[in-house]
Amino acid sequence: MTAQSWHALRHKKYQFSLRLFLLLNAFSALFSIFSPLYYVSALTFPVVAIFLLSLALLLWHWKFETHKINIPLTSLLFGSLWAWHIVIKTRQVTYDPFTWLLLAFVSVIFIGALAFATHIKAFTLHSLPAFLVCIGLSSHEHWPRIFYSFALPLAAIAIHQVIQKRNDRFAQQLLYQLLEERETLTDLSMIDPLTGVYNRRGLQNRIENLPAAEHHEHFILLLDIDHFKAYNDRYGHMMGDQALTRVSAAIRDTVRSRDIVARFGGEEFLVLLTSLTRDQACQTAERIRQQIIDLKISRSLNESTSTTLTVSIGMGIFDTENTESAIEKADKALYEAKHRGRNNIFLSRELQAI
Ligand SMILES: Nc1nc2c(ncn2[C@@H]2O[C@H](COP(=O)(O)OP(=O)(O)OP(=O)(O)O)[C@@H](O)[C@H]2O)c(=O)[nH]1
Repeated sequence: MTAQSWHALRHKKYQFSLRLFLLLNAFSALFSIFSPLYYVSALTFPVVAIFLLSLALLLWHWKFETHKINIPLTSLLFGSLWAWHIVIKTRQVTYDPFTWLLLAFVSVIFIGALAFATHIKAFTLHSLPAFLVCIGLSSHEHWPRIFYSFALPLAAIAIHQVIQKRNDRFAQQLLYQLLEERETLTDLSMIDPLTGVYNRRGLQNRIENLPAAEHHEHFILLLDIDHFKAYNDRYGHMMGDQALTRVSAAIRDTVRSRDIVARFGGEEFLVLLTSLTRDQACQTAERIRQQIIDLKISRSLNESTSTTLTVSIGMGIFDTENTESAIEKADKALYEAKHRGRNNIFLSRELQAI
């Protein structure tokens, strides 16, 4: 989930309130026509308008889901129509008109409170016209009851909205935290924990996002530490790990930040030198080889082996379209470099041909 989808979700929630509001209005209008309050049947223009308008808006909203309907404006419109209906019908009510007024007002409030329990603006705009009409049509001694009927749900909705906003903020913070943690975990899952360079997964990810070389080419280096088994056997696995860390750091320090360094296997590294000339790539490979000798990681095994840790390097052209084949060619070159005595760089056939 992203921050955008969070906003989309919130928008969806408000649009759901609107649908509920329209549905309640349609039912209420229907109820008013066929089973009216106080048994005074009044087929007024506003009540018919409420029924037809709510149905029309429901259909429109269902068909054009992405189109927004202004909720405060719609609630004001329906609230005004209900107020108009109350004015017309009050003239026909002869017995205890105040009770009728109060019941009608509470019915209007009921619709608003159900649909807009967390949208105080919409609730107020929907209830206000009926409230004013009830005040205007009733005598002074009834005003406190009308005020009370309005103030109580208004206060409840205001408190509910504050609580809801706090919950929303909390949920949003939680979401952002989770997104951040997911990003960190994704990054970590692409890094080799011992050496801090990319693992195969990270390499794959970087290759997928690697732009094609524009003026120059990308080159691939496969590096393998020479006689590492013997080193491990002689100095132990812990020292072997340390050597791997130092070698990877030396490689990382020698190449540019836009180049990609990955641990490709146990003591094997893959370096992608991006967008440079063949000569520049060869010079970089040589610098890496020399840099590792300069680490002076002692490896005094016997007379016939060198005294410091070295690497053999196979080098080839990198093809973004055919990664597998490019790696295969560099691997063959690496095999040749090993075969020719180690601590050297061997170019793939196609690279030699350039
Ligand atoms: N310490 C340590 N050793 C590792 C790790 N991964 C692989 N190795 C060791 O690397 C050694 C690789 O040995 P080989 O594949 O026989 O190659 P080599 O001895 O380097 O010989 P050449 O590649 O032919 O020069 C093995 O002994 C592995 O145990 C690691 O994470 N830590």
